[in-house]
Amino acid sequence: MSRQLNGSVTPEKRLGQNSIVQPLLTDLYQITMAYAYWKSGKIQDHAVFDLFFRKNPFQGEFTIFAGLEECVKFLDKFSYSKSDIDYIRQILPPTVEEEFYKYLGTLDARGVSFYAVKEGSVVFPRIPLLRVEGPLIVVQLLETTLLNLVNYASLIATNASRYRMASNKLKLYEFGLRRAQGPDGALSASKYSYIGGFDGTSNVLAGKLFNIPVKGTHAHAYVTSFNNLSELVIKTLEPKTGGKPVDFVALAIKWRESIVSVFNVMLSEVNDGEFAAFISFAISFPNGYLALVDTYDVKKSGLVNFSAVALALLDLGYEPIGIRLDSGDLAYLSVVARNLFIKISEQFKRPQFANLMIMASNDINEETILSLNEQGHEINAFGIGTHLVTCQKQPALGGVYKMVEINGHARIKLSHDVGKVTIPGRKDVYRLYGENGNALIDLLQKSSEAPPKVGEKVLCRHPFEESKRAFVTPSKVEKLLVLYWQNGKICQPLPNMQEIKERVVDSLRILRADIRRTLNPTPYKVAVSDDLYRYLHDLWLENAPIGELA
Ligand SMILES: Nc1ncnc2c1ncn2[C@@H]1O[C@H](COP(=O)(O)OP(=O)(O)OP(=O)(O)O)[C@@H](O)[C@H]1O
Ligand SMILES: O=P(O)(O)OC[C@H]1O[C@H](OP(=O)(O)OP(=O)(O)O)[C@H](O)[C@@H]1O
Ligand SMILES: O=C(O)c1cccnc1
Ligand SMILES: [Mg+2]
Repeated sequence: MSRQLNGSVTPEKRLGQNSIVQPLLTDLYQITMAYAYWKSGKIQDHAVFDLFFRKNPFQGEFTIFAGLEECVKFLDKFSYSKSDIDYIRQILPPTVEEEFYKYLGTLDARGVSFYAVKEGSVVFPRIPLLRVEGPLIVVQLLETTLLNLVNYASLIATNASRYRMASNKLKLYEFGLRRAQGPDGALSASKYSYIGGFDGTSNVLAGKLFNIPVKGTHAHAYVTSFNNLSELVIKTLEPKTGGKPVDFVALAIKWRESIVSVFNVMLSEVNDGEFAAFISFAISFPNGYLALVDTYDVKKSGLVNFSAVALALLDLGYEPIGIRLDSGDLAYLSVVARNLFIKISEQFKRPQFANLMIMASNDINEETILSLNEQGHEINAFGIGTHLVTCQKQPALGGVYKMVEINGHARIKLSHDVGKVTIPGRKDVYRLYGENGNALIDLLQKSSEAPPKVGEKVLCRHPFEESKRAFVTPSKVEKLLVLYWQNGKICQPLPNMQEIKERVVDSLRILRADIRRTLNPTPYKVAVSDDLYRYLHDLWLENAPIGELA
């Protein structure tokens, strides 16, 4: 516990790469298709794929794009080792020609051009988050891994950003390791919830790998492991500025006797095991004293014991940190605690006491935080596990990877569900801003079209509904897809964790409040240019067979 809640680590190191991200982390069908493409003479074919999603998660109207750095690092090390190829040989049928395995051994991502939206940006349905161009076989082989790297990362970053918005400036700590979807899910959850707006994690390995601040309190087990004060082996504590050790137990006992009346309880109601636990924890961490106060009874025991020990620490020059509440009515108990802290601060002239941290945990989700806000509370920090890391409200982001062009010819995927029809061709995306700096609309254009210009009117059309169209005169135009990888090189500096975190904040700021809100948010507009609209619909008609009624 060298890093208590008041500790900090500067997160400037580059994100670590997860070692299980490798070419075999894919679906078998990618490799099967690679063989069939190879066998069909498609080695020279050149394809363009878009990675996008169709619906924002959590009944919201925005998504935070994350996972980019891992994607670029994956491209950088994409190649099949000898043991990978030996394994593939075992799982494919014996009819697969040996030449194919030699070919697989030569593959890498040098021929791939990879465009992406900047990590941490707010994104919307249908806009390509990634545009991946290159040899058909290679870009096909990348599909599953890229989707895996983007979908959960973006889901968690979005979830975390929603918790961040709901809790304003309060501290948020991710406590989900024990409930996460396995070890990799847990590590990703810690990393991307930090990016999305959390202040730290309890996950020590995530802290080490990604340089995220690591934080923690203690569990009920620590409290229940003590029965009474006679179990205390060490009873003394040196004052903060040094000098003779003081009988800390006697000091805490004296304080407890003086404050029980403030709490309106009898000394016999206050639990001695809990008192012993708090004293011993304070002796171990005099600068990081934060106690879990709900093991027995928050009002009759936890707050009394905590306060007696905190006052004793103050006498010795230490600054206690606060309490954690892990059950009961968190709004009510936080207000009770704050009022008592204020009362003590006034009665005993200890101004610090009024500002002690009140941390809350226990199955917290976005709705709980919003409800607590409505009720009024005195919580300064939330510890959030299950709902955050499992994204219980929506456990997956439905990102897809679709071919939009092959050998210079646009491709369209039709569907009875209009929303699932893909927008064909190699495209660029422009975010058009209004006078007040808010984002107005994202416009998809064929890459061959001239970009929209500031101050020039541009026609924006709904991709599928003919009557929905609008002129927009942007005061700022932002090209969203940036080239990150080409000719085997990373060609754009990859931002560090802190910069990505800041981008999330800035990116959400440019969204109108009604798009960000939780209840019935307004959808953000994603449009196509007039040219792309016609192109899309011509191709649709060309590819949709005319039925015959009999
Ligand atoms: N003021 C509040 N408003 C809305 N939800 C709250 C409030 N206080 C607590 N909650 C939530 O209510 C739930 C209470 O959980 P539960 O019914 O398991 O009781 P508990 O307090 O954990 O009881 P126990 O003492 O048995 O552990 C948690 O999900 C918690 O986040
Ligand atoms: O509630 P979450 O959002 O998942 O946050 C993490 C929880 O994990 C810990 O206890 P645990 O759940 O292991 O035991 P408890 O519920 O009995 O306290 C902690 O006390 C929180 O309650
Ligand atoms: O440090 C804590 O308080 C903590 C860590 C993980 C889970 N629950 C609580
Ligand atoms: Mg729990």
